[in-house]
Amino acid sequence: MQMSYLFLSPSVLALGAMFMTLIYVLYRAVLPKPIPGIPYNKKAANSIFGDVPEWLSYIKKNNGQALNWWHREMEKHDSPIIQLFLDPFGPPAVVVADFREAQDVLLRRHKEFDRSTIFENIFSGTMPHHHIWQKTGDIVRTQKRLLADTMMPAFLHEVAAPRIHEAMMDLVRLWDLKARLAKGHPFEAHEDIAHTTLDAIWVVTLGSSAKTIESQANMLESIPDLSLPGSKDKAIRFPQAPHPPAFDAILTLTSSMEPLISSPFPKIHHWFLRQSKSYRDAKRYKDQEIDNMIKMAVHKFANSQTVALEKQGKDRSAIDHMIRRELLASRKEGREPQYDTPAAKDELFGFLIAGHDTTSTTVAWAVKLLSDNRPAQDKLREVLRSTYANATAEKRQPTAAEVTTLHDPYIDATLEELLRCGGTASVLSRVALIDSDIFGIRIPKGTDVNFMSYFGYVAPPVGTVDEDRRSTSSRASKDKTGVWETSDIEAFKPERWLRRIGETDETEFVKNAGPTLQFGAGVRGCFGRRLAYIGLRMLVVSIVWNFELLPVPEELATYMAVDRITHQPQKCYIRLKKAD
Ligand code: HEM
Repeated sequence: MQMSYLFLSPSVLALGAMFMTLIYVLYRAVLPKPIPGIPYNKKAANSIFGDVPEWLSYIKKNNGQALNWWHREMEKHDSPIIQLFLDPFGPPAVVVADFREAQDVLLRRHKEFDRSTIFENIFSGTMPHHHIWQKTGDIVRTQKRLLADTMMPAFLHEVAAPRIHEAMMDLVRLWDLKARLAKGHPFEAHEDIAHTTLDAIWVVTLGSSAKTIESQANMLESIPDLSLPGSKDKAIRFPQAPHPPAFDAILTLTSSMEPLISSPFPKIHHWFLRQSKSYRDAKRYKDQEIDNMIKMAVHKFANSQTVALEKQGKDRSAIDHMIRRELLASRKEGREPQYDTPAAKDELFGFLIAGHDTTSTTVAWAVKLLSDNRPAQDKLREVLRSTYANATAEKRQPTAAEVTTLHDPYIDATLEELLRCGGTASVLSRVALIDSDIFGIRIPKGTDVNFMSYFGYVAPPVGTVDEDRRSTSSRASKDKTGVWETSDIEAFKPERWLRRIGETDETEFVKNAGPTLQFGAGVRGCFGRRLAYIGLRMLVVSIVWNFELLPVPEELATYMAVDRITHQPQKCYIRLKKAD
């Protein structure tokens, strides 16, 4: 038979048709499945890769700025709810820019919405036993109890605050040296801030001092002068002292999670990262460090009487606290203590991870915002001098106890405004546990719903939501939080958090003056919020107390961000002058 007849035979044609139909059915099956009633990109819905190519190309062009593209899409559709196809072969991700709906879901609808897939994608590879990414249930509740008391005033004020204060004083010393050597030139500040917060959270968690900033300062102290570029606007780089290996290990493990937010296949992506030598070395160092610290804490408490174990007098860190409590519980229950379970180790490790990146990102935004808003910076310094009047009179640094206990409404307002404008956590995420609804639109079970929290919700606001489309609980809570004027929503204005007391000149800080969700909310809101406020307060007070943050050249002052685990500034440069 000739070949051409073979091709034309009816059975071959039928087989060919069946094959083509199968390919077409498969192709249709893997195309994105839009949720009815929610705007989306029509072109993306006709591609198996959905919105991924356009999103990745935007991220590349904008040096890592990822979430801005979500804002742009919302503006394009002029809708407070849209859907994006970012998970090839998976369900669409819903994005909502509406503070009231976000707060309602986070605070009041936790039976319908729980920890989302984004958290699992980012954290489960590095911290497989930590509660942060797991669905709410007995495991999460039990594990949260392991370190729960570290957020009580006794631990925060007596153990954490003095340790954090020591780390801040190291930063002040380092920046004194840098200001002297830089002679008015700008320099990169984010790394110093990140190392300071890691030094601080390290000693609070493990009890040992990493002293990274102190080593850096010791090294710079021995340098009499640096060769400086001609133009005062040119940034300078300082030589870098080596870090302790375990400290570098934490940075390596943290950075392995950073690309995952914009990876189309995050779990596979992280699996490959975990096979690298640098990851395996880092994990080994981290495990060794935690094991050693656990052994030391066990040794410290092993011979303590039960009455002594009931007091936290000997606690120097979160690890001490955890071991003491477990020893006490095991004695009371007549069982062997279980110190080094995978869950306990991951909870300690998670304390380091969750506590350092978030705080350092917020402070990186803070130094930029304060440099660019001189009147607010000067006012803050003036308020600090009067609030910590004894320190001013005695020409010394405010103590840890003074910073944590003496409050002024303007200091609280500034911290809140720094958090709001920085937008460290620019998106909060939940998954629908059952078929649910948002603005009266059906959200199928298993859909991730992401709430934009930038500037309090989204700036500029998009679309409008009719009141009758909101849930009953959302309508009932309408007036519990104020609203921001949209005309100046992007401005840095601590005063927006203050209210005059009656007819007097006095003001008070109003926590719910307007939308902000920087710590999330509800049962899965930030576990470390109280510690975070202490860390932020210490850093901002120490910096503004000691230095004037002067403006930096325009090209270094950009507010472009890079979205990693947190929403970080692409550039964080400062120019320092010692404050009078
Ligand atoms: C400025 C600093 C911080 C910011 C902006 C921040 C923000 C957040 C946000 C937005 C969430 C998710 C909340 C939600 O989904 O509703 C979160 C969760 C969490 N944060 Fe923080 N955080 C900060 C500091 C800390 C610190 C210092 C610690 C601990 C030492 C910490 C530990 C945690 C943990 C363990 C969770 C998971 C809670 C859970 O899954 O139930 N955070 N944080």
